[in-house]
Amino acid sequence: SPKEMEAIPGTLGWPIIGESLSFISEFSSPAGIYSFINKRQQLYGKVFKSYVLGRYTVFMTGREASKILLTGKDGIVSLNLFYTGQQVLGPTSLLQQTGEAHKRLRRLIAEPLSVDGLKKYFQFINSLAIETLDQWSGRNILVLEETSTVESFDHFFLEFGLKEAFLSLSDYVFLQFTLKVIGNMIMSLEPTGEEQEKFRTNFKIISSSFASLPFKVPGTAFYRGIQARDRMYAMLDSIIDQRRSGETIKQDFLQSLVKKHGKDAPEGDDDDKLTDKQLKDNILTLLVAGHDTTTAALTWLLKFLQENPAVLERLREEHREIQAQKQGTLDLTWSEVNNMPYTAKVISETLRMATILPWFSRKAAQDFEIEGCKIKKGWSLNLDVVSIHRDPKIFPNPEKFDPSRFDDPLKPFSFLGFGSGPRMCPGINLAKLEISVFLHHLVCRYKWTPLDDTDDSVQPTLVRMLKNKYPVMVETL
Ligand code: HEM
Repeated sequence: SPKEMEAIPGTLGWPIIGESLSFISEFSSPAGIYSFINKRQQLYGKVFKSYVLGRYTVFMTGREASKILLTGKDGIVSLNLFYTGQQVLGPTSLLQQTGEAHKRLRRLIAEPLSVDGLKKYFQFINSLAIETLDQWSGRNILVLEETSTVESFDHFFLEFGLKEAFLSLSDYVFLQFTLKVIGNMIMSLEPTGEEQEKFRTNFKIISSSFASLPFKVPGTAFYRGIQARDRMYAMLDSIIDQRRSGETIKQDFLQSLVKKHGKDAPEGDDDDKLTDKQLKDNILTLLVAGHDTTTAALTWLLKFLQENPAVLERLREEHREIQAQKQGTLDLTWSEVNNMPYTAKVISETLRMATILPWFSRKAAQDFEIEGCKIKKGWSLNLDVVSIHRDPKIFPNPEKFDPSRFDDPLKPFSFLGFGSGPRMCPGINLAKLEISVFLHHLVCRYKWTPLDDTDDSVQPTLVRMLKNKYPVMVETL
């Protein structure tokens, strides 16, 4: 209740809507949520209250707050998903579990996402990056939303009499690449064909319903999301049945889950086995958590590199040196991809500057105190990560894109690109691998020019992404 929050500095805004209007409008500005938060931090300090999007929320920032919220010491907080996210992902999703149940699910997904687990998929990722980029050789690339296939693009442009095919880099190239990787890792989905198309279409609908308005009536994004989720589950059911019956046997994540957690699986006690519903909820969770984030990271990376030619040149040098050691082959080796020190710093600096997940949402599971403010059980808490990533004491001249900031180790809780503590991103190795491989083939063989660098606004979604999706023209070097 607002009364309980009286002692917390800040304002709850207007009745019913609170501060939602300024939150939404500032969210879309180039600085994004930072602009909303920064103004209030100037007025009220590091911890302040607000009422946005139907929630009484305490915003907080700084390394001390991060430590308390992210280490979740003594189980003082749990994750706080939006209602629509909870419904779409299902009650047994990793994102909705706490304590032992959460730890158990983390253990389960750790193996395929570990460095060793990823070795199996490395060659697939490498070939897919080359193949995906090959398609664009000599063509211009422009962002166009909601177009799902090359054929429809070509058709569109033929109809309008344009000679060249324009294709979307972030929506099309990155979306294809990251979805094909995860689809193959989880269930050996072929990179082309009808199943891949269905998978991609359903995924896009689910993804855009994740933080939509909570009205489950025909025509709304939420309703369409639930329907697409059910279609995706039907697809998974059929694959699980084929694996159980022995009709198909593969070496993927789903196969190992079915083997360990099937009804007839020998090992473990029954309570420890996952039901099919738990399997499906968590496969969907991995897809949702891993896809838009990696796509956004690749898009921001292109923008920052273009705006910082010296960094791009140094990055190219690192990758050309790798190429120079090889005899004409484009294929990377596992040891080469694990030895790209400058690339690793460029990725970290991109995640710092872009802050793809600008705030981490938690719910107080008990009463506790933070920066002298008394927090009550059940309150919604948001950790503002953008201010942490722009703290001039840790990152001097924070608006400058400078990968050398990562030359030396940073203080704990000052860089949260992949989070920290028990909920730290389990997909970190996969994300870095995908980005490094894609980047290698991109910078060695292509250059790109932005087509609209006047608009830096970000879209008001959970994952921070440029509103115009960064249209570029791509040419071979
Ligand atoms: C550049 C790409 C990525 C970024 C920037 C990113 C960032 C993050 C961050 C910051 C968190 C912690 C959020 C919090 O504490 O509230 C997180 C959690 C998570 N990420 Fe990622 N992620 C990326 C890629 C991936 C990939 C590829 C996967 C899986 C295939 C993945 C799966 C997850 C999952 C399942 C969680 C929730 C963990 C839990 O609650 O225990 N992420 N990610």
